[in-house]
Amino acid sequence: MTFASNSDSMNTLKGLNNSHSEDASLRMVSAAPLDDDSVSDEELRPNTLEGFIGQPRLKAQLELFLEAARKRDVPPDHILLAGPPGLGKTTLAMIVSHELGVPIRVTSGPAIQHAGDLASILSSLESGEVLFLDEIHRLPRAAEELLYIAMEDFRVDVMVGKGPGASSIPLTLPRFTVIGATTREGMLPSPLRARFGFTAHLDFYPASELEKLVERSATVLDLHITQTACSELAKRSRGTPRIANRLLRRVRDWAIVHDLSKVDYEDVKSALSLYQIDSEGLDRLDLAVLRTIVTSFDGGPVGLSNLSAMVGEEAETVQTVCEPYLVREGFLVRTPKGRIATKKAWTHLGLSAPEDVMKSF
Ligand SMILES: Nc1ncnc2c1ncn2[C@@H]1O[C@H](COP(=O)(O)OP(=O)(O)OP(=O)(O)O)[C@@H](O)[C@H]1O
Repeated sequence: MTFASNSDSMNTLKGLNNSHSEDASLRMVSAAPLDDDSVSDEELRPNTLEGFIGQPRLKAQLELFLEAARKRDVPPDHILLAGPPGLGKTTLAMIVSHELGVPIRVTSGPAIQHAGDLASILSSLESGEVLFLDEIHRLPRAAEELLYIAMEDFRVDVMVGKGPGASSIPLTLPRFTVIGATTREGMLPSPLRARFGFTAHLDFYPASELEKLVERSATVLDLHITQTACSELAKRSRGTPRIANRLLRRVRDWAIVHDLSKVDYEDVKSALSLYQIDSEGLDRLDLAVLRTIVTSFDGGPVGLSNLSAMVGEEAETVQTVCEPYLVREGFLVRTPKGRIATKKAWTHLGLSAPEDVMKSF
């Protein structure tokens, strides 16, 4: 009986954190993990649902779902966690395993190169164990098909021998729970989606929730900070816990270097302006994009390639790293003719918008 095994397929969380396709380069406001995030992500991760900040409806649903499984004394149905990076999918997977008191095995779609890699992981799972599959939309097709059967029938078909004499032997698996995480739910084939009994969509956090998160993280880091400082940090964190925690760590550096016993609002402003992160959470690149549209193209419309050439960045970076936040926050609109800076963008840059922008955007 042979499984093609791949020693990389069981990633540590640190390894997983580097597998994102987004080129975050050195952006402090990137939602994807940067190099020094892995340790801190672990350090700041709550391990109970109670410690998980925000997302109240999702928490209530998950609480009920886990409690029912506990009462029935069976592993819960498979869980799908969907949403942008840095909003807490890995954290929730860890919480589920902790709340159920079962071990968790961690891997990711890109780490599984062959169906055999997955078969070997599945066949070594213990009863009730959680298998966390990050970036599940990036599983190879053959592994995906193997996963359908394993999730539904708790079985893998193991290939024995090679060539024309090869045959498959069904291997029964103990009951386990798959937790799949994806930033691209739309890329999951519907048969795979249908095998999850519980799907949670994580959304960006309002500033009021991020403020509580910053408060909690500051306590874990043993950093004294005022309420207004927490609120200012939350406001600049683009709705994303990972960014809030990262900015907080940079503010902690500031406090250490300046020998501060308590961080206040002015300290947050000074520390973050050093990193060129402004009051709306926009960084140097976001501002360069807006400024270029406004000053070089009279507010737009401007096509992506012209815009990125003027800004001096790859078109993909502008499109995937800057634009989603600028559009979400109403600084930019995308029209068939190109990108247009809105009234909010002009005002944010300290300029008054022309008549037509005032009327339409
Ligand atoms: N609701 C929350 N409450 C407290 N901390 C949170 C919450 N959501 C996320 N965090 C913290 O933010 C950091 C990033 O979270 P996490 O690694 O779970 O994100 P993710 O959605 O899995 O990201 P990715 O898609 O990049 O893997 C962690 O330190 C985590 O503890």
